[in-house]
Amino acid sequence: MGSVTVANKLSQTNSLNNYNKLPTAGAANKTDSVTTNNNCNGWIGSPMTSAPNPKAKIVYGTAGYVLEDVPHLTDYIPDLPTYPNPLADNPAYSVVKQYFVHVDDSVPQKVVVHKDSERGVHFRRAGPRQKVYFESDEVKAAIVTCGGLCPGLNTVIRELVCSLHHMYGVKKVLGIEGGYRGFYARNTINLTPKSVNDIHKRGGTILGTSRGGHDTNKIVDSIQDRGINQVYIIGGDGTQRGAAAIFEEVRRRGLKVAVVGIPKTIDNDIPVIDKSFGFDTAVEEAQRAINAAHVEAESVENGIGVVKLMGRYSGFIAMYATLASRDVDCCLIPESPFYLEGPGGLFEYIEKRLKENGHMVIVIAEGAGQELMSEKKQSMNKQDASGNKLLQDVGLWISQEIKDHFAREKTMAITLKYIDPTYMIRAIPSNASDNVYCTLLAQSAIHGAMAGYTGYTSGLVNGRQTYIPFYRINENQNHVVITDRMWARLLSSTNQPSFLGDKCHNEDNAEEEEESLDQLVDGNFSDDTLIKKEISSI
Ligand SMILES: Nc1ncnc2c1ncn2[C@@H]1O[C@H](COP(=O)(O)OP(=O)(O)O)[C@@H](O)[C@H]1O
Ligand SMILES: O=P(O)(O)OC[C@H]1O[C@](O)(COP(=O)(O)O)[C@@H](O)[C@@H]1O
Ligand SMILES: [Mg+2]
Repeated sequence: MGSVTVANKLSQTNSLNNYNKLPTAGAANKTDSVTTNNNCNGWIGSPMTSAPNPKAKIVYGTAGYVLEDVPHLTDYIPDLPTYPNPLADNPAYSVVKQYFVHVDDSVPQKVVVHKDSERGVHFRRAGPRQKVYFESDEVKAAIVTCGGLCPGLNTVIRELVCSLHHMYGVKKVLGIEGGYRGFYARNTINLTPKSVNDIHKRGGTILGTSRGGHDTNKIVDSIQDRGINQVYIIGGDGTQRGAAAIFEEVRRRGLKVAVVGIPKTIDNDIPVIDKSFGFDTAVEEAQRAINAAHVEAESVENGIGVVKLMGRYSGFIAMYATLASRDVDCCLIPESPFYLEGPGGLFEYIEKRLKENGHMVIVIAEGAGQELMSEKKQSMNKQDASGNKLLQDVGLWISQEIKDHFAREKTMAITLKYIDPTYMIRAIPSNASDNVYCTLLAQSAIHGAMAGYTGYTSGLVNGRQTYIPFYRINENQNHVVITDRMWARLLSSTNQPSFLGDKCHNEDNAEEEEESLDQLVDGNFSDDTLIKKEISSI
């Protein structure tokens, strides 16, 4: 996804600066090649050293090669026995040439390079290993889904259950109901290939989900009491932070428990990975709402169709749905501030578009324009149980503002129809390509846990399945970068104003605004800018 590149580059730069220990190309490498044993020794940044990021497990290679590795059970439990991977005897897989992933295989974060570029950051390639650290009948796996719904959750659950069973002979798979709090507040359910057989055809999650309720100690107590030794945690940014806390506690207690995250977010706001599952489905389903808005708008004189799409802090669904549709005249996202009145403002553009074309369609992401609403209404400043800021309904607000403007100005009579398809989009089953993606994600997650890796999120980087350490997933959010080519493509396809004119500027807050505009333009967001999330209530 082209638009992710700049953000990734910046987040990479930031995180490398944090480690503060990177050698320059060819200079003072810690190791000449990636470590070749399964224990993945080579902790640089463990508490024994003075590295600034105690969570980083980094291996250096030649020519500026850096592997941001994931933890392994043997990092804190020495002398664990290994077993041959049962896949070696599986008739489907044993014939595949080079089925097992080489222990040194890794995937670069940056694929566009120059002649003299350093090789840069890599992540461990996902996939089955020759040796595993669990015997089949020893494994007791648990699966939990947390946060908001997303197309594909059931497909991931189904694939986890079926692949554990069919690939690794694991018979004990538990479902944790109702999100994190289900670990300590609910009974578990047994999941078998038979019981999950057709769940991928349904939206939602058969396990249920919730916000809030993350109590690390109670969760790890429950893992210990139930004898669970592989935990598959499916959820978004909040969930992955919760998974990291569980992993740290598991490691502190010295438990042989693999903690694995599978990234879920319809907003596509998880960094590092190419895109999240369910995103394609959401963009596709959004087309139906945009089509309806277009039909309504073009059927009347001066018709305006307004469609609100999800995207709390990141406007990816709105941007891709707009690019896919070609019927959209204006796309408003949280990353690109806009204003209503005056030259270069939204009202002026609407008038121009209606005069030219007789109708128009506006797509607005739910997180866009929140600062404009707060100016006019009393800001609610409320949070959900997970600490996410509750947003005001920007779709209703902007529809009313447009109606009021034309009633006031009497320049033309308009007819406006507002469509909010957000929960309809979130609740559908995943499409074919997302189903395949979910399958690969789940299988990769399992291969890593069986091979003894832990404390990682399974994710696609540059089209390859990888294991990404939790801290990399949790350190920032993925945003549309408005100086990226993708946003430029959108602007040129809609012809909408960039809204970067004078009206964005307010003398009273000049310095602050300049800084925040720089951040928007560079994609260099800090926790204090767009991510106004307080974790106080979990
Ligand atoms: N910083 C955190 N530490 C531990 N748990 C967290 C943290 N942030 C969120 N969670 C938990 O993760 C779960 C899902 O978070 P939420 O933000 O609602 O959804 P999502 O994971 O989709 O972003 C909730 O149960 C919440 O309590
Ligand atoms: O009504 P809910 O469940 O709070 O969900 C609304 C939010 O969920 C989302 O779909 C995604 O949220 P998460 O993936 O972070 O759970 C947002 O786009 C939206 O703001
Ligand atoms: Mg979230």
